[in-house]
Amino acid sequence: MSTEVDDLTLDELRRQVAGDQGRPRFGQDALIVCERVVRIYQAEGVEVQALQGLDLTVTKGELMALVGASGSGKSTLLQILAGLDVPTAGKARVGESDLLGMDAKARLRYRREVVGFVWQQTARNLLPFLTARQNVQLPMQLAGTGSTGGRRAARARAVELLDLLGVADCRDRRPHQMSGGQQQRVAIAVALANRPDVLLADEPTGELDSETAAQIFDAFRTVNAELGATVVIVTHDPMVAGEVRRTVAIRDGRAAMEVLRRTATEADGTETVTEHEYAMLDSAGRVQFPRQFLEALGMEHRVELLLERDHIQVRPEESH
Ligand SMILES: Nc1ncnc2c1ncn2[C@@H]1O[C@H](COP(=O)(O)OP(=O)(O)OP(=O)(O)O)[C@@H](O)[C@H]1O
Repeated sequence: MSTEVDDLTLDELRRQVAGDQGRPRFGQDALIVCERVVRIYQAEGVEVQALQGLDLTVTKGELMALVGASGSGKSTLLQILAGLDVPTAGKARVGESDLLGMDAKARLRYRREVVGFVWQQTARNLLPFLTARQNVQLPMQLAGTGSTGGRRAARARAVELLDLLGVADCRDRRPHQMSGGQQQRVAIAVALANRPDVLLADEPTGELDSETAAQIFDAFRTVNAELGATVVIVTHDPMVAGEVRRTVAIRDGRAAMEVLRRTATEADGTETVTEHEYAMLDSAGRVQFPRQFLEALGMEHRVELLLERDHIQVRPEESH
């Protein structure tokens, strides 16, 4: 052990290990911060680790998708962000709300005002006996903004949102008088009624054909661009990476890969879109390699790391 380390007090060492050296905290400027989130379910005496130390940050104004195989933990994460489920361990915050520390009252307020939610099942998003406009007004009335003087404002906002989402013509129709795609666009308006910080959607195109699904992604892009809404979409849809700027792949309860699309405008005005795939580096410095990479090079148990000037080399263990 070097003398430098010997000279440190236990407290100093602890602080150093925790990375608390005046550096910015993980996700300091982000709207959504998940740090080492664990969610364990107990089902008939068997433990299922749905989330296994997941790290994720989402910046205000982002439009991003979470993808992953069935059972990878996407819905669990979304339920936690929606305030409908609580992590077993870790840290999770949306804006000022600590998702592990909220009491029942704060949780209710969080669900009504901080997040909006769109479900896969079109029927689950809307009340069947109310018109599109009444459905959009309802969350405002429940939050108290629809009473007396506010009622006219709520009505105007409902019409405005339906217009923005291209379903103004459906305002006086009940859900059964609308197509699945129209219902989902009204559902997005309902979710946005109370101006939430975050809009969450779980497989919002799951029941729709690909053409209608493209319209729904278009609707998410519109509310992201026009209203500045931060949008997180969970989907199986393989087309999604082409529809949003950022796609995060969840694997085995952790964020594993990320695809970023960037649009650059050339001097002559033509736009080019580039796509880059990244492995996620978690708050503890861990990277998960794609299985096929490890198998191709026979990497198992141990790898050799070499620091180069501008990259890190990862090599298979030498057989000595
Ligand atoms: N309430 C629950 N009780 C027990 N186990 C659960 C519960 N909810 C989810 N799980 C388990 O947790 C793991 C992650 O489930 P989750 O629904 O988050 O995955 P997903 O990626 O959303 O899958 P899908 O795409 O099929 O919806 C799975 O193994 C699932 O069986």
